[in-house]
Amino acid sequence: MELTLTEQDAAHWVYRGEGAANIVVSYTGSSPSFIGKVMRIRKSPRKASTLPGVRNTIALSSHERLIWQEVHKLISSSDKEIAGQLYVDHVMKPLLGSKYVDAGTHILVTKEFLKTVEKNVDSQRPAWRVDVSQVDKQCDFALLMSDHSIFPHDGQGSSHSISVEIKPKCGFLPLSTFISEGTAIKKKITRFEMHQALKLQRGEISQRSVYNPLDLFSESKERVHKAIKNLFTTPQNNFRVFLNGSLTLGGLGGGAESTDACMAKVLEDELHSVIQAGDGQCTENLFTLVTEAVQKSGVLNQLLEVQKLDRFDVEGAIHAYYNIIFQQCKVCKELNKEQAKAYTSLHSASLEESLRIIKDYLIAATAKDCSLMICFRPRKENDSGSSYNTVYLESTKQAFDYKVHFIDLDLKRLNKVEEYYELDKKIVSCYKQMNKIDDGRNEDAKLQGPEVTNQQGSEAANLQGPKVANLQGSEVTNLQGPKVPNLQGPEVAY
Ligand SMILES: O=P(O)(O)O[C@@H]1[C@@H](OP(=O)(O)O)[C@H](OP(=O)(O)O)[C@H](O)[C@H](OP(=O)(O)O)[C@H]1OP(=O)(O)O
Ligand SMILES: Nc1ncnc2c1ncn2[C@@H]1O[C@H](COP(=O)(O)OP(=O)(O)OP(=O)(O)O)[C@@H](O)[C@H]1O
Ligand SMILES: [Zn+2]
Repeated sequence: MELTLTEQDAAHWVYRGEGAANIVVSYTGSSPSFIGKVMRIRKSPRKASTLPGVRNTIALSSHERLIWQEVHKLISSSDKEIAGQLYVDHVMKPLLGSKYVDAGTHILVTKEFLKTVEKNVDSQRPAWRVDVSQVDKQCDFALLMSDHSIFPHDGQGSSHSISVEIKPKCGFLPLSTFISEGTAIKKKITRFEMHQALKLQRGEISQRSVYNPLDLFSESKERVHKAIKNLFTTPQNNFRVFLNGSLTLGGLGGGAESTDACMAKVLEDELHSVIQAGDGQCTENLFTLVTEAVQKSGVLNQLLEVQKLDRFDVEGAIHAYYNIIFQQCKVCKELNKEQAKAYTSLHSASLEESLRIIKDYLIAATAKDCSLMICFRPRKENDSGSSYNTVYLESTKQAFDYKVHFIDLDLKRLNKVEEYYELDKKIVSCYKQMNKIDDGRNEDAKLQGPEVTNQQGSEAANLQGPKVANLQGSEVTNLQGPKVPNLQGPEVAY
């Protein structure tokens, strides 16, 4: 971190996008150190405690140190941001594959640099993001990363590139036996679909997404293609297309309205510079390219494995959370003795077991919130020496280099577990209310208590059957395992 960026450097960094916690700017200058790079700058809330998404900048708490104790480098860091980068490098990278993960490096920046960048980018930021968050001028460094929406200038391939950014969200239906009767619908309807109802009610979106994460993760060519088409139709904050690093479809810095004919035409016209298809066919060909790359790389299977580290669901994990923070369980406190029995097994788990449950739960939370960037460039004719993987577009007889990277693999904080639990309940109740789903049980029964689990059986059986605490059948009998899947081969070092 020797080099420090100062006020004079700010003009070369232009707005690329943002999420809840960071603003990302890309480099337009001529310094070889920064060509092809983006910088991720931390944000802070304008009003204290009004912005849950904005980074909690406090270094790891003592409980978090316990959770991550095996990742020595992570817990030795006194700064949350550095810990975050070490988390990507030492936890997420081994799980997702080193070629797909770029942890980036920190670079020093002055307050004046940050102030000037903020002044320059504010007009391009979504107004609702500006209202709640600003560049965190107290932070004296930013994260420098490769720009995954373009290819490096390596003299190979075309200089034109298309990249697609996908935020896939959770790709499986939970099976945990700790899911209560009142929330059993989680086993049937994706969290993504149910969350749409709450977002609609809160005015965060104007229309429900037609995207279904289960299609994207299905491994079926037809369903993956359908998922991508649906992402294109209702991109929200789950889909963006960039041409040579410039946004062509989707929302800059947040969600987007559904794609109308005019937006579709703009994309189609722009794609002509890269995909040699007839009129009206470029966008369809892009869907095919993305489908092929998703299937060939297998990258989503890898992501799904990591998401599935959430074996207990938040309804099980919450009890392990209270074990770790050594507090009386606020969930069990609200239950009668009989109901609370269902969670005895979790509360009698050892500290080590509880730590493992929560560690896996937090890793899975990262994997459910990250994004994927898939970048394509046409191969030059006779270029057989490319170091990139290739997909072939039969209809245009074009070969494309492609590369895939995960972005936004941020460490999720332990103190969010209670929020996750509350949000989960809100999502389910809003969905049921909006869809007028009444599972016909009395209010007491709806409140708590795990549902009879019939993982093979129909959901109807789950919804109607008597409530039986199936302690034998619960995951608790197998608290030690399964281990974090060692997708790369040797034992994951964390
Ligand atoms: O809870 P979710 O599923 O809504 O995910 C949040 C995301 O909302 P989404 O539904 O994808 O629009 C949310 O994204 P947006 O701000 O809505 O673009 C953040 O990614 C948030 O993460 P963090 O608070 O920055 O660590 C995400 O929070 P985490 O749950 O991942 O902590
Ligand atoms: N390495 C990269 N290369 C190209 N574009 C990037 C890169 N990193 C981030 N971006 C762009 O910047 C946007 C915001 O980045 P990011 O998702 O990391 O922000 P965040 O605040 O952490 O998001 P979240 O709301 O999920 O917490 C992304 O949606 C993407 O378009
Ligand atoms: Zn409990």
